Amino acid sequence: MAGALESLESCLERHIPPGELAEVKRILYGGEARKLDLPTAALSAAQERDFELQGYGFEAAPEQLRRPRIVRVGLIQNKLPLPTDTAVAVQVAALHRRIEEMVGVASMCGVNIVCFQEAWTMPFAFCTREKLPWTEFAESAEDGPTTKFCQELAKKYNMVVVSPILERDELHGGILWNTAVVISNSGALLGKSRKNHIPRVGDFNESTYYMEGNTGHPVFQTQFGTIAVNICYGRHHPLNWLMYSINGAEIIFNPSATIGTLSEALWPIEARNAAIANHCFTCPINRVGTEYYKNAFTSGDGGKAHHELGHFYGSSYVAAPDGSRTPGLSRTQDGLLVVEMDLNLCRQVGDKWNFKMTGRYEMYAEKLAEAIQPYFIPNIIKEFWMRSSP
Ligand SMILES: NC(=O)NCCC(=O)O
Repeated sequence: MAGALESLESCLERHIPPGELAEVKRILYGGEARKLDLPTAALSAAQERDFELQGYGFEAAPEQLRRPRIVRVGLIQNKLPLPTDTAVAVQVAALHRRIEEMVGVASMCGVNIVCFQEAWTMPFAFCTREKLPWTEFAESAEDGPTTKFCQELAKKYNMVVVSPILERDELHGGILWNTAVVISNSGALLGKSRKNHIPRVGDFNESTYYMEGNTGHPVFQTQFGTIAVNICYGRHHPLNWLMYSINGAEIIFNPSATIGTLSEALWPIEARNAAIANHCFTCPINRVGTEYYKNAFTSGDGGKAHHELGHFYGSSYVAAPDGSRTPGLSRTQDGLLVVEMDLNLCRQVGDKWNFKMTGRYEMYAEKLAEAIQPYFIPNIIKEFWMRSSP
């Protein structure tokens, strides 16, 4: 069964001899992440509320002129609490309740910035290609009930909240977007960031519902650091990560909804590589569980109609600019990952590897501008005898 393995890490811990485990972790994960000492009350609250709670920390070297810039982020992954054919308002209310109890625990753990999974207020129903009732989950990013709910959480817990929702933009023809709303720890709405790249793969039929985002690559200056949101499929696009980083993001969240058969082998690589390439922290978050739809849908591949998109494998983690990473959360359970980081590490690693300095962006800017023109001919060097061949 796709969801049966609890996590890669628990499997390694069980089967690798203790003498070799530290070396395996060094090679696979860049070392053994420091475990955070989380409050006992938070650990018991998480157990009572039936979700996994893990905490890790990344250090930076002490500097003479800058104080450490310590921030705690919280990544939340969760299943749907109710069947997908429950009334829309009842599903949304149940998801609000679930997130509220998880954010309460995040607050006990001193989290400063929390991020939820992609389209967290609804089933990931775009696979069905049906419009109703799924479009009814869309809300205003500015003053919809979910934004108001998150503003209350932000104020109550002095926490920045990143809330990825299905947005209905009433001001511009009532159109839909896949949007992350960013709320300051004061409760004020800081802004929104729309999903730039829309999947055209498998049953991820999102292009039936919304277009590629038009907000570019905004970065939000918060009290705790500069943050950006690269939504799900944007993870596969290195230039997307790059632009958030060029705009100054120190932490890039990647709220996602993706399934085992499609992307699980890519998951540990892409966001971690982005953290390395861009000298920043990246935080990929995936939902968990299998969501069932009453009406069967087809995949356009000659296969039988089915009721499920696939198993969302969770495994949310944080990657640091030096390439190290935390273990992932469970592949099957709701969870909160609390990660403490010193943002000074971004510049320290930048000064060591110099990717921003050696990136030759001017060369690529020029060449990419040429490559997108219809007259562009790829620069392939051929031996003489090949030149006349078609
Ligand atoms: N939600 C979403 O964009 N999923 C696409 C699949 C993937 O990127 O792994």
